[in-house]
Amino acid sequence: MAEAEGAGQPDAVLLAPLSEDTFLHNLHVRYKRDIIYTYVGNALVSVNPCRALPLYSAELVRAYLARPPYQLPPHLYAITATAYRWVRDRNESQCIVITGESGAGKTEAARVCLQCAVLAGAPCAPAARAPAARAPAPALAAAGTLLEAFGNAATARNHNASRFGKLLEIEFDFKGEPVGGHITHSGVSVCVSPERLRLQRAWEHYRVLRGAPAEAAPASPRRAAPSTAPPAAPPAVDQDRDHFAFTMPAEAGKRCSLGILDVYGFESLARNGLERLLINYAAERVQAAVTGATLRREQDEYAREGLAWRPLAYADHEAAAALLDAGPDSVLGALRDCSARGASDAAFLQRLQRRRHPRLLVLPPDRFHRSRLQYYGYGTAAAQRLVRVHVRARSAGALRAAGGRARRPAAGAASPRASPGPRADDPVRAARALLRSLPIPSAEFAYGRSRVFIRSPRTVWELEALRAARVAALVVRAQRAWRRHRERRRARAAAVLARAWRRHRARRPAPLARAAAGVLWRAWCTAARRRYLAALWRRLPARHLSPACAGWPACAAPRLLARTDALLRRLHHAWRCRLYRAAFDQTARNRMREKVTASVLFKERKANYGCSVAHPFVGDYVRLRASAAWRRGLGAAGDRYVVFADVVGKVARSSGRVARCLAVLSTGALLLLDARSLRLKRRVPAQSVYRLSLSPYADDLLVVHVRASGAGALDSSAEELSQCSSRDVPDAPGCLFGGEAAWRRRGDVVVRTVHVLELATKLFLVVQNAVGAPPHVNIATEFEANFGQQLVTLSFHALGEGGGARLLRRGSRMDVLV
Ligand SMILES: Nc1ncnc2c1ncn2[C@@H]1O[C@H](COP(=O)(O)OP(=O)(O)OP(=O)(O)O)[C@@H](O)[C@H]1O
Repeated sequence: MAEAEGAGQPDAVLLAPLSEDTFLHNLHVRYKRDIIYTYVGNALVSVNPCRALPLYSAELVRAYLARPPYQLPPHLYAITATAYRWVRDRNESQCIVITGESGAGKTEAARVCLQCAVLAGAPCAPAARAPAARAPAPALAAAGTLLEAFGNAATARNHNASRFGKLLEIEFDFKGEPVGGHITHSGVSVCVSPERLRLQRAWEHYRVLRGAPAEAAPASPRRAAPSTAPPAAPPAVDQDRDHFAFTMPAEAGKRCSLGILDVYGFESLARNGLERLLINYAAERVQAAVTGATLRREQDEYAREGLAWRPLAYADHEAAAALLDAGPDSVLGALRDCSARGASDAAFLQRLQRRRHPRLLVLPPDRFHRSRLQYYGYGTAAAQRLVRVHVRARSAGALRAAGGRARRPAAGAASPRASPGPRADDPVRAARALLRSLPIPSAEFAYGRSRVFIRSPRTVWELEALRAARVAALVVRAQRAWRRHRERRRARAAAVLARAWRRHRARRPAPLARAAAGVLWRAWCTAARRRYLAALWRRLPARHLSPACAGWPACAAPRLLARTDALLRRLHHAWRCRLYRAAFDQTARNRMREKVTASVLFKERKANYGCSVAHPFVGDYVRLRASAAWRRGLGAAGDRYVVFADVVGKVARSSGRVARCLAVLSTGALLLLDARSLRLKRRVPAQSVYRLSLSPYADDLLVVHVRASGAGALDSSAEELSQCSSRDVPDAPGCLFGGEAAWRRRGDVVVRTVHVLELATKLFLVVQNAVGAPPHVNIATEFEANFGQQLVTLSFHALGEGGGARLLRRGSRMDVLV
């Protein structure tokens, strides 16, 4: 408790020596320094400063909430925070009982406690805060103010004296947040009303303190707050006085509540009427309950436990209260009886006088209202002594730990040593041994028969802190042990399972292994097939490519899928061929036929065949079909269907020189025309062609062998005769032999053209179509050709010089140098 030097003892229990003088001196020293609060064990003495002191703030509330009790200077906040912690953490209802004389500051203290409880229960997060209108504690405070406005009065001791006792209750949920509240008050008594009204209200006080009759109370007065009706179950004075202050809030429903009981204060004025009697009677009852709950019960317990304890004499409020309310002969019993019978005040006084109680002094009626009640003087003195007795009881080393929590088990838990030395059947010795091991002076403890008593509340809280730390350590140790145990059990179970499995496998290894391998193999095959098909689908050759394209993705698992792969490849190829064929028209088919024929005739026989494959057979290279001159002339005559037309070189048989002319192949004949005028120079009918000769080299020479006789030849000769004029010079292009005999026998045709294979193929097909039998295709390095009157041997020589072929005529030989 950090307080300034010389500020006295914050806890009167620690005063040495403890006497009435030292106790009052301590309060005085503190009061002079504006320290109005002093502990007496776990009770708090507050001295009214009668002026505003800076002792209250929200920050201070938070500080008291954050720190354990007895670590900060004595304060109402500490009392409230401790009570709140018990409600929140231990789920036990608590009540703060505030007693004292009128004007001592009870109502102010109750207000401070209420504010502290409100702040303690307020949720930290702003979003979680209850709307102001629904927050219960502010409503309680407001209701208290309202009650004060109607029920308070200015007296000689207090300008704002309460004329009613009230119990403020705040209910908390399991999180410690306030969820509701009640004010239960014991009636209002205002001294400005007529005499009868005063008596009636004073009677209400009496009824409340005796327990209101059932018919006069609402069904659930605790829920009807604020209520001016007497409660059906008010503080149970005549039921269980020992529990008056402490058990009453615990009856308030299922939720735990924090109650603040603010009752009337003792009053002794110049004129004391029935109302004052009843007010003071209520205060007596409260004091009796507090005394019973603390001094008497504790002293009884000390005696039971056999402590070295010097009994303390204290004023027994119970006797004074019993004089007032016990039985029909008590003061209030007689008053009730006289009131019920309508008896006069004199009759009432006579009845009291007849009782002859040593503590009861009955004065004549004329002095009754002017003098102080004897009873009252006794009660005041008793109240003043109460606190001092209380202090001595605590400081004599007999302060019991809260709820007996410092008994042996609690101390054992706080001890760092796991096992106490003494025998377990002697709990006191065991507790002694345990407590000696703690870092707390042994003077703090007194040992009873079954309990340990602790001198200072601070020690209790230190023990609690030690216990909490010890519990945490024990929990960790228990968790660790449990985990180790669990791991061990798991390991053991795993070992048992593994052993059983191995034994089982050893008994039946083959079928199981085979079955497992089969399952695995099937799963692997399925996965491999799936992978293969997915990859194949993505990597198939493009559709637009020719079926001749041999592209095909490699098979990833040839051992498993080679056959499937081959079958799919064939299937795919057939499918692509089908697509290719479906896209074919008649023209394309003819061209394909020509290409196929060329392949049959020249593949691997003629050196320049490879170059011709990629070259399409266009046929009409000079666009003869579109020529108007052609359509008017020869085209109209019968050679309408042009199969091939191109400018070629015609070889002069005498010298081997080459002359340009237009070679036209129709479906009926091979025509040689003048390239410019399209004048026919020679027409070779298809029927007269019987052989085609070419060299195996890459030259462009084609020899068309023409039959020397036959119907076709004669027809052709006659035709030629009609077309050839006598003006033709012997070596004019298109006429191999000049003169008159030229038309009779003109021999074979020798031409040079870059499209030699195309011309040969087409001529082959034309002859085949015209005659019904194909001409012979002769591919050789040496062959004979009919040069009109003479057979000439054409001999081909591959020199590899590059450029075109050179022709050299030497007698009956013509050498072609390639
Ligand atoms: N802690 C305090 N700080 C400042 N002033 C206080 C304090 N306590 C009490 N007072 C002053 O004392 C006056 C009387 O206090 P209060 O009404 O709380 O007394 P009481 O014990 O409730 O009296 P009664 O029993 O007659 O109602 C208050 O009006 C206030 O002016």
